[in-house]
Amino acid sequence: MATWIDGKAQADALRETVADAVGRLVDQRGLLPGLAVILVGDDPASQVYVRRKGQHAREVGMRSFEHALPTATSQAMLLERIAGLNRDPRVHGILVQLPLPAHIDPEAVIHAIDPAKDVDGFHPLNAGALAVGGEGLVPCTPLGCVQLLKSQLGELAGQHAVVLGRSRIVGRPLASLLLREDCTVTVAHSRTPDPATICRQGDILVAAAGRPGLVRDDWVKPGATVIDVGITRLEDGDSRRLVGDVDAVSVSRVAGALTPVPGGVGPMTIACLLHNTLVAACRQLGLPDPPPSARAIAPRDGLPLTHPHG
Ligand SMILES: Nc1nc2c(c(=O)[nH]1)N[C@@H](CN(C=O)c1ccc(C(=O)N[C@@H](CCC(=O)O)C(=O)O)cc1)CN2
Ligand SMILES: [Mg+2]
Repeated sequence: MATWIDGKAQADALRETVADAVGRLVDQRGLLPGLAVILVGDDPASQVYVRRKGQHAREVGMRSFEHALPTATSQAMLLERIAGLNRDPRVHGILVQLPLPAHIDPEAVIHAIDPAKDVDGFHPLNAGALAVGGEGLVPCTPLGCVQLLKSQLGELAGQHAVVLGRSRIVGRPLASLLLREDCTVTVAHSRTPDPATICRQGDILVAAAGRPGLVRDDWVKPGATVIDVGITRLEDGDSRRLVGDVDAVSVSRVAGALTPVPGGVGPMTIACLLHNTLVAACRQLGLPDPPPSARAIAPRDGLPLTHPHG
């Protein structure tokens, strides 16, 4: 049976590290990092994530600016709001929650954010910096995945990592990050013939395809470390549940370690956002970067037979 990798505990630890660093910035230099989050519309899941981002930002001692705009907000109005935040010296990090309503072009919005404040790491300058090994801001979910992998495996160099999915938010930046860790990286996607055979070659397998339950035991190399990025809400009458891209029941019999859904990558995404906001603030204020990761948490020994978060 696989070990569960506890993303919630890792995220709690990373937030503590960020809170310590924010405390030092405030006490020693009188500087307060600020995060602005923009939500357009009333998508219930986005409302939950945005609320949590603001709440966690305040908990680590940052200033949080929350901008809830109606669905009918025009693209021009949104770009104007972003321009104001780009100019605001109290704001060090800006993010626009995705997905956006259909009448707004997400490319235009991402381009409008000052790359120095782009704590999602989606701006082409940051994406390009990551691709060529430069120093930009790195997207939060891939950063969280690498942190979880390091907590489990320590050094990643030489591992064969298979990334299933090529999205701009997860698959592509994650492949670049894993290359930076000296992994051998294969990217498989919806047009890859026989993805199971490719996935089965990975010492590390990251499932980010957005297809619930796609990865079953026969897709996984025995002993592999499996990171499940998928979060799909399934509703069946009154019952609702979140499921990942990995069929956890079968895969946990084969994998060496596995992240749960919920309680795996999701909580790390928000903790990494706070880390990125701290990095962005330090860079804008001419200070050295904070340390890259939380206090290492030893992987759990023993094999909990039940899912750690329900
Ligand atoms: N601008 C952005 N938009 C979106 C991003 C992003 O990184 N930047 N990622 C996702 C949504 N997301 C953060 O915004 C996010 C998704 C899930 C979680 C999370 O903690 N999930 C929990 C379950 C929560 C629940 O009960 O629904 C878990 O997996 O344990 C955090 C952040 C798309 N949009
Ligand atoms: Mg794909």
